[in-house]
Amino acid sequence: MYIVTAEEMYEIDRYAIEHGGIDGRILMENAGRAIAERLIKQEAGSQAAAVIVGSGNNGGDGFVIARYLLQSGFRVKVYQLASNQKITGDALYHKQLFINQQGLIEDNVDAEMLQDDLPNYHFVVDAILGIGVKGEIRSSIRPFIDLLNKSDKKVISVDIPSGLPANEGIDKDIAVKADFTYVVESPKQSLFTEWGAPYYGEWEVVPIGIPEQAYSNHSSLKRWGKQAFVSTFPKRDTYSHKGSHGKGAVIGGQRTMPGSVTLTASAALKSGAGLLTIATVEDNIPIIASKCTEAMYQVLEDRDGVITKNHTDLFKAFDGLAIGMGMGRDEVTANFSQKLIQALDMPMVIDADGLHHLKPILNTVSERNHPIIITPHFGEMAMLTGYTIDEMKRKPFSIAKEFADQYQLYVVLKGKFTIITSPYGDQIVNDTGNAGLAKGGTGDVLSGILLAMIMQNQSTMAALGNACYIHGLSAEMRVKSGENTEIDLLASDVIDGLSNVFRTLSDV
Ligand SMILES: NC(=O)C1=CN([C@@H]2O[C@H](COP(=O)(O)OP(=O)(O)OC[C@H]3O[C@@H](n4cnc5c(N)ncnc54)[C@H](OP(=O)(O)O)[C@@H]3O)[C@@H](O)[C@H]2O)[C@@H](O)CC1
Ligand SMILES: Nc1ncnc2c1ncn2[C@@H]1O[C@H](COP(=O)(O)OP(=O)(O)O)[C@@H](O)[C@H]1O
Ligand SMILES: [K+]
Repeated sequence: MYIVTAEEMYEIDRYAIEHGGIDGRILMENAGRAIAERLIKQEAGSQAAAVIVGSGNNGGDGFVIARYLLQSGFRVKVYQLASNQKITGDALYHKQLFINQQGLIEDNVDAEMLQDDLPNYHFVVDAILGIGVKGEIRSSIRPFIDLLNKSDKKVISVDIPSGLPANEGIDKDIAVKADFTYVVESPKQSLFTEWGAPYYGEWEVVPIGIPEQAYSNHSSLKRWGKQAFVSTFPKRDTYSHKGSHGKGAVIGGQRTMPGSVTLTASAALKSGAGLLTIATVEDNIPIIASKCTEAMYQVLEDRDGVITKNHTDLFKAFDGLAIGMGMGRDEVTANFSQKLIQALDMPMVIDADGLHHLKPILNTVSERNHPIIITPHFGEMAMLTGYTIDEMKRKPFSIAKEFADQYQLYVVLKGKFTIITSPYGDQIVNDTGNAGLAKGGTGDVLSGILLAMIMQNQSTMAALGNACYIHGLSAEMRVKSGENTEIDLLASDVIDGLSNVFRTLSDV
């Protein structure tokens, strides 16, 4: 499923109209009818709806919805916030169809009048502003948004909660806090940002008949999901052997942090890696071996538990590396990881302390045959880029893209919405997961899953999308099944949950 900016959505609409020959009125009809059909089911038992429309095409969708609600027996009134002259084009066409069916419209409504009327309705359809919103919300509209947010009526937004920008990087002003949003055709970027998502409430995308090829030149951002996993994740070959599924090494774990590499290695094995070696300091090995019996070990030289100088040749024969978890930030350790990263051109996942080691040598890693995948959370990404966390959160898509392009890396920017970016500019969002994952060690688990996935036979972007997808899904399924709550979920539970994830996904 593609995720778009407002400009991309307009381009896609234009393509569908110009190349697909679909009239704009039909797109509006499709949008409104699809939403109304769902509303009629969702709100069965309600009798009365207020549809609040603005002067643009979002309001046009509102007129279509009102017509279908009327036809199926709802008592409906349209509250038109603009004057009659302001309703033009496709919206006027659909307004007329509603009038032709004896639909009731109140025009030039003021907020007090709407406030008095609201108790007469079971729910409210918000078709005030769509993706055409620009700048500060005008004073003529603000009281209506305020009113809806204060009212106890269920508010269902059309396409986007009115007032909310579609794109990242725009400061939001006032916006409707919807209970439910029917997103028209494609989710907009703001749905996958921490600042925008809460306004949407629950949501569903309604297709309006835009041909797939309209997207090919106009969006490089996709939401990853079950369908993407099932179509890209390779089946295990009956005649495979352990070497067929990747020989990986996890490098990290100073003496005070044996847990992180254990989690990474266990997660990699549980996600299908064929062979796994943990490279760590000697003191950690008995502790780790009691938890992860399937791994092999490579002793790293240490001084007082801190990883020191080691031969990079030790890691030449692996198919993939995960570096940095629990590794510590001592200078001598950093020198070792830097040499390792520079000497070995092989697929590698760099996480946690490894990101701090990487920063000074970023300029030296762009010309490689194999991918480097970095997995920062927002704090680590701020450290790498120099942006503040607030700036990062405001426009995570473009900052991730800029960084991936500049240093020719794959970036897995972790959070509630994890954004995966390739050095070529394509992006994936993963939104599986829950707040149970907000706990130490879950990032180490993700690194292990990522390592296993990049060693299987799939494209790098599919590998990264699949890893993030199953990591979050495991957390969701553990909570849904009652095995855990979001409070007691541990990183190790996420690893255990992978069995159920693979079982469920292989049944699809
Ligand atoms: N395109 C298509 O084919 C399809 C599009 N579809 C639908 O169209 C929607 C996009 O429609 P759109 O482009 O008409 O914009 P829309 O969001 O209704 O707003 C424009 C109005 O808002 C006003 N306004 C702007 N900023 C403001 C502010 N700060 N404060 C106050 N007012 C402000 C602005 O006023 P004006 O500047 O004209 O005075 C203008 O009147 C899209 O979200 C989807 O629902 C579907 O039907 C499927 C097919
Ligand atoms: N509220 C949340 N909802 C969904 N996923 C989350 C949430 N909080 C954290 N995560 C996920 O959990 C992981 C945390 O990683 P990280 O912060 O590196 O943890 P650690 O370094 O402690 O192992 C990431 O994959 C992130 O996407
Ligand atoms: K709206």
